[in-house]
Amino acid sequence: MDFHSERDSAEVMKALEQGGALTKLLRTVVCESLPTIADLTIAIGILYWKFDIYVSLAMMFAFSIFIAAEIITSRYKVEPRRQFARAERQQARVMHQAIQGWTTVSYFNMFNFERKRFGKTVDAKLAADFTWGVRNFTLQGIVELIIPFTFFTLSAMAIRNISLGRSKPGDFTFLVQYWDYLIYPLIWLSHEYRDVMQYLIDAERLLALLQTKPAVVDKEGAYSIGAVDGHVRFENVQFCYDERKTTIKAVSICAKPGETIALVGATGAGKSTVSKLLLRFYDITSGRISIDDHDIRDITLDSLRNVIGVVPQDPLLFNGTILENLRYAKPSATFSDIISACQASAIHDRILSFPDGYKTKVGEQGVKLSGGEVQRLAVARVILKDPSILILDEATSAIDTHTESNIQRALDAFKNKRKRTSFVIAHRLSTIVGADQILVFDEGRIVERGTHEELVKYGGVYAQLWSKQTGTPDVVEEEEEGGK
Ligand SMILES: Nc1ncnc2c1ncn2[C@@H]1O[C@H](COP(=O)(O)OP(=O)(O)OP(=O)(O)O)[C@@H](O)[C@H]1O
Repeated sequence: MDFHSERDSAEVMKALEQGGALTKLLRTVVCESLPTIADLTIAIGILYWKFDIYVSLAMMFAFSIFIAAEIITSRYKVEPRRQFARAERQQARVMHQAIQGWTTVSYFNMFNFERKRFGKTVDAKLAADFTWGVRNFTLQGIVELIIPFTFFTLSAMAIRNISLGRSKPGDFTFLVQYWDYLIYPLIWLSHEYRDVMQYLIDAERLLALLQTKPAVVDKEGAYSIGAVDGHVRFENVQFCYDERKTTIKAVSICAKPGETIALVGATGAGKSTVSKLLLRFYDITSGRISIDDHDIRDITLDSLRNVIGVVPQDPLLFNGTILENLRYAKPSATFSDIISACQASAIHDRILSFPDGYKTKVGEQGVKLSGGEVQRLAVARVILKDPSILILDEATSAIDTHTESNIQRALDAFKNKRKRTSFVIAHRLSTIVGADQILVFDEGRIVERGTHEELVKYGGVYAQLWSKQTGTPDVVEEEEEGGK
């Protein structure tokens, strides 16, 4: 999560695409350079056979100068090429942002702004390409001047050999006639060197990405947790996204199997962060989180995420059919399992009302469905997954109260079926009155905890929230230990 929240997905995609240059690099080195070096060795051998060691040494000398000149001049080409690759990624980022956020672009009528922004990236890319082209071909021209010089030098040496009677005039004709073939491997090799440089620069970003170490990994000796009862404990947990600000402060939670723990509080108080910590999207700074007394850092990420089911705040559907999206939760699910899950989440009848039923395409990120329909599909998905621990993060916030109470009943039945431990994050307090524990968060701390009745009696933050939401007069401020 650390990785993805820091990076732009379009840039990562472009870097992966540019990384295709690695295949070309491998092909150039293995399939082309090695035969070219063999060709060059043969050319030097032929010169030695036709003339003498000096002519072949002159060719080798020219070869060394040529490659050295290529290496020296290549450093002047690196920066424009790097700028070009960077401009390409920037262009992909701007394009992706405008396409993905096209509704925002429309709402704010920013077509011209986006057009200009995109135009700027095209200009930057063309400018970088032009600089690269000019520098590349100028330097290439300078380097290739070595070729005629080599030809004249070798010709002079060959003529001298003939005048001394060491070679025949026919050998000179041979040199002239076959010159292109003799010099060809050299030119080819320098082109290959240039290509290799270019491919390496293009793939630079991918190589850097490949070297990025994930912040959260299985530790050595991590074991699979298997089936769990659902005891979840947070012990004095501390966490910060940024070292300068602590997001979760000394949080302790104890959830027994089958219990429902509700997390409430102002927006930004740290409720969703608690669920991300349980899923180990991030590692905590201090304290301990355990499931059935297994520290979650000791078990494999795979087995941890297997036992937890989440309905996130903004569920994401893939661009496919409703059926495909539901099956994603459990590829082995039968059609009747899927229907039962959809009935429980009060979406089955709605799906049947669509002309294509379960084969309806949901569009990118579920754009063809309403917010409430997406949420109900997300609930159906988690029912299909059948996890031991459930996290519902504002799972029914976009659903009307009538449908919500239907889903709530289905979710209660689902929770009780297997004594599932549930964490429910909610702003609408009416959905969590029956919770076994309600934890009230404020700026990363739990400031109140208890059942609904206890907290209302206590008359603190929760009681105020409750009275605001239900329109009942403020409860009498009564300090009750039971509420704390
Ligand atoms: N990836 C992140 N990087 C940095 N800060 C983050 C990140 N995610 C959340 N935060 C910050 O952490 C704090 C807690 O966020 P969190 O999402 O847990 O709040 P929340 O209580 O769930 O809010 P809401 O009710 O609005 O969903 C916020 O101040 C938020 O800006």
